[in-house]
Amino acid sequence: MDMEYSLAFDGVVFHYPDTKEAALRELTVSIPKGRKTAVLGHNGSGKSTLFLHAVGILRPQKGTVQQGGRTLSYAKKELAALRRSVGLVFQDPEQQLILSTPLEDVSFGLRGTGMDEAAIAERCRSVMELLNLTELSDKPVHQLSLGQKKRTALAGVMAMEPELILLDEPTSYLDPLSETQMLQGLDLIHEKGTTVVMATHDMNLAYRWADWIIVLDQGRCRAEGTPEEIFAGAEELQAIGLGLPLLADLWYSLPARHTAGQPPPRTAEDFKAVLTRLLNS
Ligand SMILES: Nc1ncnc2c1ncn2[C@@H]1O[C@H](COP(=O)(O)OP(=O)(O)OP(=O)(O)O)[C@@H](O)[C@H]1O
Repeated sequence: MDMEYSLAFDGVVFHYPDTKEAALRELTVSIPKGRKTAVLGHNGSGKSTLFLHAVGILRPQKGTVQQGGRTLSYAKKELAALRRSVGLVFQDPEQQLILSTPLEDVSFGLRGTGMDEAAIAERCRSVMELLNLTELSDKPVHQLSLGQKKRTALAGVMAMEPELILLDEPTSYLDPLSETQMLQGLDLIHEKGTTVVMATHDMNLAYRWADWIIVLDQGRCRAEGTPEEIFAGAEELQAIGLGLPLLADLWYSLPARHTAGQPPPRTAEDFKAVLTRLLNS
């Protein structure tokens, strides 16, 4: 089946000044449209550098980046249009939050779009409710916890309703409840048609959340495919310092007569259901 791509990197090389190795080394990889993609890779594998190229903050020294089938142009007007259709949520919310309260910050981007104040207020209200930020609307940003700041930064990007949203380690520093709320929020915008991409080290999260996985290693794409394809074997992932998700690891430790030919369950609930069936058979 032919897939439609939201972003396509072709032979992208990027070398930060005064560093020994290039951060992206002829990276060729595509982000499928309409999916939930996890970009997996250990520290320094190039995930953030990839995202910074996707919004034109960094520019390839060699190769091209395409968005919606068109090679990026770095002219001011076109970059502004790119950033309306591609939203990036930084790993560190301090890089993103500029105004003094969550409500001001979330409404800031919308003010530049010509939307009227009533529509802005309604959009902010619904996004902040979705991410459980309503009660924090007017609290000074510097008094928020890191997890609250991360949710505020996401709310600001979500409010702009981009076609593609890129999240760099969105769940780090979130407690389980906030993580669940954030993932539910992402699922909701995904259901409305947004392509969602998250960079993470968390194999368990990637396994249960994503329907497409990209594995980066030393600035190159090492593997891309469905979670079942990527996690079908441990060797390749172990070779680059990434293990298997817990559920896949447990699954492969069961006697092969029970698991043969079946991919590991994606959630603890599904795993429990399979175990219950096995124990009762
Ligand atoms: N501003 C910078 N200046 C110099 N080198 C940089 C800069 N930012 C990143 N690098 C280097 O580029 C490489 C890729 O870094 P990048 O931040 O893209 O990786 P990452 O996969 O996002 O890592 P992490 O999981 O730690 O966030 C690393 O070797 C890193 O040290």
